[in-house]
Amino acid sequence: MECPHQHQDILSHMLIYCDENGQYLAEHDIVNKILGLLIGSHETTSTVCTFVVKYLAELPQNIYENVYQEQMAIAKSKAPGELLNWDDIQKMKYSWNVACEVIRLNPPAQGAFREAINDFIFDGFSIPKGWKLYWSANSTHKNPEYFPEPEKFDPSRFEGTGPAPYTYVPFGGGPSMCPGKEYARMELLVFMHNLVKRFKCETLFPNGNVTYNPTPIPAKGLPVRLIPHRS
Ligand code: HEM
Repeated sequence: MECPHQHQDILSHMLIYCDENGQYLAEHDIVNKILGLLIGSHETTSTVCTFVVKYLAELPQNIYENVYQEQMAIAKSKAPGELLNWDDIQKMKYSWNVACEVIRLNPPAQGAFREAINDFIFDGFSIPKGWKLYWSANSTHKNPEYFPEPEKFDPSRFEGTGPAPYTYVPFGGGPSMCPGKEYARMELLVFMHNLVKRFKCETLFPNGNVTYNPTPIPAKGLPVRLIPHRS
Protein backbone atom coordinates (compact mmCIF):
# COMPACT_ATOMS: atom_id res chain seq x y z
CA MET A 1 0.00 0.00 0.00
CA GLU A 2 1.25 3.47 -0.80
CA CYS A 3 1.81 5.72 2.20
CA PRO A 4 1.44 9.49 1.77
CA HIS A 5 4.54 10.98 3.44
CA GLN A 6 4.13 14.59 2.45
CA HIS A 7 3.80 15.74 6.11
CA GLN A 8 7.28 16.13 7.51
CA ASP A 9 6.74 16.81 11.25
CA ILE A 10 7.31 13.69 13.29
CA LEU A 11 3.82 13.38 14.81
CA SER A 12 2.12 13.61 11.38
CA HIS A 13 4.65 11.15 10.06
CA MET A 14 3.78 8.62 12.78
CA LEU A 15 0.01 9.16 12.42
CA ILE A 16 0.00 8.52 8.68
CA TYR A 17 2.68 5.81 8.61
CA CYS A 18 1.35 2.42 7.56
CA ASP A 19 3.29 -0.78 6.90
CA GLU A 20 3.00 -3.03 3.83
CA ASN A 21 -0.12 -4.68 5.39
CA GLY A 22 -1.89 -1.35 5.79
CA GLN A 23 -1.36 -1.35 9.61
CA TYR A 24 -1.09 2.03 11.30
CA LEU A 25 0.90 2.60 14.51
CA ALA A 26 -1.14 2.03 17.69
CA GLU A 27 -1.89 5.14 19.76
CA HIS A 28 0.13 3.89 22.78
CA ASP A 29 3.12 3.28 20.46
CA ILE A 30 2.96 6.85 19.20
CA VAL A 31 2.60 8.20 22.76
CA ASN A 32 5.63 6.15 23.83
CA LYS A 33 7.77 7.34 20.95
CA ILE A 34 6.82 11.02 21.35
CA LEU A 35 7.52 10.88 25.11
CA GLY A 36 10.82 9.15 24.42
CA LEU A 37 11.77 11.86 21.94
CA LEU A 38 10.71 14.70 24.26
CA ILE A 39 12.81 13.34 27.12
CA GLY A 40 15.66 12.00 24.99
CA SER A 41 16.06 15.03 22.74
CA HIS A 42 14.54 18.12 24.35
CA GLU A 43 15.29 17.47 28.04
CA THR A 44 18.91 16.45 27.36
CA THR A 45 19.74 19.41 25.14
CA SER A 46 17.97 21.98 27.33
CA THR A 47 19.88 20.61 30.34
CA VAL A 48 23.17 21.25 28.55
CA CYS A 49 22.03 24.77 27.56
CA THR A 50 21.31 25.46 31.24
CA PHE A 51 24.76 24.31 32.35
CA VAL A 52 26.50 26.14 29.49
CA VAL A 53 24.96 29.39 30.79
CA LYS A 54 25.92 28.50 34.37
CA TYR A 55 29.54 27.70 33.51
CA LEU A 56 30.03 30.65 31.16
CA ALA A 57 28.78 32.91 33.96
CA GLU A 58 30.72 31.33 36.82
CA LEU A 59 34.04 30.16 35.32
CA PRO A 60 37.09 32.41 35.09
CA GLN A 61 36.15 34.91 32.41
CA ASN A 62 38.90 33.87 29.98
CA ILE A 63 36.71 30.88 29.05
CA TYR A 64 33.76 33.14 28.22
CA GLU A 65 36.14 35.52 26.44
CA ASN A 66 37.57 32.75 24.21
CA VAL A 67 34.07 31.55 23.28
CA TYR A 68 33.05 35.16 22.62
CA GLN A 69 36.06 35.80 20.35
CA GLU A 70 35.43 32.63 18.36
CA GLN A 71 31.74 33.38 17.92
CA MET A 72 32.28 37.05 17.05
CA ALA A 73 34.79 36.11 14.33
CA ILE A 74 32.03 34.01 12.76
CA ALA A 75 29.35 36.66 13.35
CA LYS A 76 31.53 39.33 11.68
CA SER A 77 32.06 37.12 8.62
CA LYS A 78 28.30 37.10 7.93
CA ALA A 79 26.30 39.61 5.89
CA PRO A 80 23.50 41.39 7.81
CA GLY A 81 20.65 38.91 8.34
CA GLU A 82 22.63 35.97 6.96
CA LEU A 83 21.98 32.77 8.92
CA LEU A 84 24.59 30.40 10.32
CA ASN A 85 25.40 27.47 8.07
CA TRP A 86 27.05 24.08 8.50
CA ASP A 87 30.55 25.44 7.72
CA ASP A 88 30.16 28.00 10.52
CA ILE A 89 29.31 25.20 12.96
CA GLN A 90 32.56 23.38 12.00
CA LYS A 91 34.53 26.52 12.91
CA MET A 92 33.17 26.56 16.49
CA LYS A 93 35.90 24.27 17.80
CA TYR A 94 36.71 26.00 21.08
CA SER A 95 33.02 26.51 21.88
CA TRP A 96 32.40 22.81 21.29
CA ASN A 97 35.31 21.88 23.57
CA VAL A 98 33.69 24.03 26.26
CA ALA A 99 30.29 22.38 25.68
CA CYS A 100 31.94 18.91 25.79
CA GLU A 101 33.55 19.74 29.14
CA VAL A 102 30.18 20.99 30.46
CA ILE A 103 28.63 17.70 29.32
CA ARG A 104 31.48 15.64 30.82
CA LEU A 105 30.85 17.16 34.23
CA ASN A 106 27.04 17.11 33.92
CA PRO A 107 26.00 14.33 31.56
CA PRO A 108 22.24 14.70 31.02
CA ALA A 109 21.81 10.94 30.50
CA GLN A 110 23.31 9.10 33.46
CA GLY A 111 23.89 5.88 31.54
CA ALA A 112 21.97 2.97 30.05
CA PHE A 113 21.62 -0.81 30.13
CA ARG A 114 23.45 -3.43 28.12
CA GLU A 115 23.27 -7.23 28.06
CA ALA A 116 26.47 -9.30 28.37
CA ILE A 117 26.85 -11.31 25.16
CA ASN A 118 29.64 -13.48 26.67
CA ASP A 119 30.86 -14.50 30.14
CA PHE A 120 33.63 -12.16 31.26
CA ILE A 121 35.58 -11.01 34.31
CA PHE A 122 35.55 -7.33 35.22
CA ASP A 123 37.64 -5.99 38.10
CA GLY A 124 37.63 -9.46 39.73
CA PHE A 125 33.86 -9.90 39.33
CA SER A 126 32.55 -12.70 37.15
CA ILE A 127 29.77 -11.47 34.82
CA PRO A 128 27.75 -14.29 33.22
CA LYS A 129 26.41 -14.08 29.67
CA GLY A 130 22.88 -12.65 29.61
CA TRP A 131 23.27 -10.43 32.69
CA LYS A 132 21.97 -6.90 32.44
CA LEU A 133 24.67 -4.28 33.01
CA TYR A 134 24.37 -0.57 33.65
CA TRP A 135 27.11 1.70 32.33
CA SER A 136 27.45 5.05 34.06
CA ALA A 137 28.50 8.19 32.22
CA ASN A 138 29.09 10.07 35.47
CA SER A 139 31.61 7.66 37.00
CA THR A 140 33.34 7.08 33.64
CA HIS A 141 33.75 10.84 33.13
CA LYS A 142 35.24 11.28 36.61
CA ASN A 143 37.86 8.53 36.27
CA PRO A 144 41.21 10.25 37.04
CA GLU A 145 43.05 7.68 34.92
CA TYR A 146 41.47 9.22 31.81
CA PHE A 147 40.59 12.68 33.10
CA PRO A 148 43.35 13.92 35.45
CA GLU A 149 41.93 16.24 38.11
CA PRO A 150 38.45 15.18 37.01
CA GLU A 151 36.60 17.96 38.87
CA LYS A 152 38.63 20.65 37.09
CA PHE A 153 36.95 22.40 34.14
CA ASP A 154 39.44 22.06 31.31
CA PRO A 155 38.20 22.32 27.69
CA SER A 156 41.70 21.46 26.41
CA ARG A 157 40.94 17.79 27.22
CA PHE A 158 39.08 17.74 23.90
CA GLU A 159 41.86 19.20 21.77
CA GLY A 160 43.59 16.97 19.21
CA THR A 161 42.23 13.43 19.26
CA GLY A 162 40.50 14.09 22.61
CA PRO A 163 39.66 11.46 25.24
CA ALA A 164 40.40 7.76 24.58
CA PRO A 165 37.58 5.73 23.00
CA TYR A 166 34.73 4.85 25.40
CA THR A 167 36.04 7.10 28.19
CA TYR A 168 33.78 10.00 27.16
CA VAL A 169 30.29 8.57 26.72
CA PRO A 170 27.57 11.22 27.18
CA PHE A 171 25.97 9.99 23.96
CA GLY A 172 26.60 6.31 24.69
CA GLY A 173 28.62 4.14 22.36
CA GLY A 174 28.44 1.28 19.90
CA PRO A 175 25.46 0.50 17.64
CA SER A 176 22.92 2.07 20.06
CA MET A 177 24.81 5.34 20.32
CA CYS A 178 22.60 8.45 20.31
CA PRO A 179 21.50 9.17 16.70
CA GLY A 180 20.77 12.79 17.71
CA LYS A 181 24.38 13.65 18.66
CA GLU A 182 25.17 15.85 15.65
CA TYR A 183 21.78 17.53 15.82
CA ALA A 184 22.37 18.23 19.53
CA ARG A 185 25.85 19.61 18.73
CA MET A 186 24.34 21.98 16.20
CA GLU A 187 21.56 23.10 18.56
CA LEU A 188 24.04 23.75 21.38
CA LEU A 189 26.48 25.69 19.22
CA VAL A 190 23.74 27.82 17.66
CA PHE A 191 22.50 28.55 21.19
CA MET A 192 26.00 29.51 22.38
CA HIS A 193 26.52 31.70 19.31
CA ASN A 194 23.33 33.68 19.85
CA LEU A 195 23.88 33.95 23.60
CA VAL A 196 27.46 35.24 23.69
CA LYS A 197 26.97 37.45 20.63
CA ARG A 198 24.44 39.49 22.62
CA PHE A 199 25.10 38.97 26.32
CA LYS A 200 27.41 38.33 29.20
CA CYS A 201 25.72 36.39 32.00
CA GLU A 202 25.77 36.46 35.79
CA THR A 203 24.03 33.83 37.89
CA LEU A 204 22.04 35.05 40.90
CA PHE A 205 22.91 31.98 43.04
CA PRO A 206 26.47 31.11 41.96
CA ASN A 207 27.92 27.66 42.71
CA GLY A 208 24.58 26.33 43.96
CA ASN A 209 23.71 22.68 44.45
CA VAL A 210 22.59 20.44 41.61
CA THR A 211 19.71 17.94 41.88
CA TYR A 212 18.69 15.13 39.49
CA ASN A 213 15.18 14.72 38.08
CA PRO A 214 16.20 12.62 36.11
CA THR A 215 18.62 15.00 34.35
CA PRO A 216 20.83 17.30 36.45
CA ILE A 217 19.32 20.66 37.24
CA PRO A 218 20.42 23.54 39.53
CA ALA A 219 18.50 23.05 42.79
CA LYS A 220 17.25 26.67 42.87
CA GLY A 221 16.76 26.93 39.12
CA LEU A 222 19.09 29.22 37.21
CA PRO A 223 18.02 32.84 37.51
CA VAL A 224 20.53 34.84 35.45
CA ARG A 225 21.25 38.47 34.76
CA LEU A 226 21.86 39.01 31.04
CA ILE A 227 24.15 41.96 30.39
CA PRO A 228 23.92 43.23 26.78
CA HIS A 229 27.25 44.11 25.12
CA ARG A 230 27.82 47.78 24.49
CA SER A 231 27.90 48.19 20.72
C1 HEM B 1 22.99 16.65 24.64
C2 HEM B 1 22.01 15.99 24.07
C3 HEM B 1 21.84 14.49 24.11
C4 HEM B 1 22.42 13.56 24.92
C5 HEM B 1 23.43 13.77 26.04
C6 HEM B 1 21.90 12.26 24.51
C7 HEM B 1 22.28 11.05 25.09
C8 HEM B 1 21.82 9.81 24.67
C9 HEM B 1 22.24 8.54 25.23
C10 HEM B 1 23.24 8.35 26.38
C11 HEM B 1 21.59 7.56 24.57
C12 HEM B 1 21.74 6.05 24.80
C13 HEM B 1 22.90 5.58 23.91
C14 HEM B 1 23.38 4.18 24.19
O1 HEM B 1 22.65 3.36 24.76
O2 HEM B 1 24.55 3.89 23.82
C15 HEM B 1 20.72 8.21 23.60
C16 HEM B 1 19.88 7.55 22.74
C17 HEM B 1 19.01 8.17 21.88
N1 HEM B 1 18.95 9.52 21.58
FE1 HEM B 1 20.06 10.96 22.44
N2 HEM B 1 21.03 12.44 23.47
C18 HEM B 1 20.96 13.79 23.20
C19 HEM B 1 20.20 14.41 22.21
C20 HEM B 1 19.35 13.75 21.36
C21 HEM B 1 18.56 14.39 20.32
C22 HEM B 1 18.60 15.89 20.01
C23 HEM B 1 17.82 13.40 19.73
C24 HEM B 1 16.83 13.50 18.59
C25 HEM B 1 16.66 14.55 17.83
C26 HEM B 1 18.14 12.15 20.40
C27 HEM B 1 17.59 10.94 20.08
C28 HEM B 1 17.96 9.72 20.65
C29 HEM B 1 17.35 8.45 20.31
C30 HEM B 1 16.21 8.22 19.30
C31 HEM B 1 18.02 7.46 21.07
C32 HEM B 1 17.76 5.94 21.09
C33 HEM B 1 18.72 5.23 20.14
C34 HEM B 1 18.57 3.71 20.16
O3 HEM B 1 18.05 3.16 21.14
O4 HEM B 1 18.99 3.07 19.19
N3 HEM B 1 19.08 12.40 21.36
N4 HEM B 1 20.90 9.57 23.66
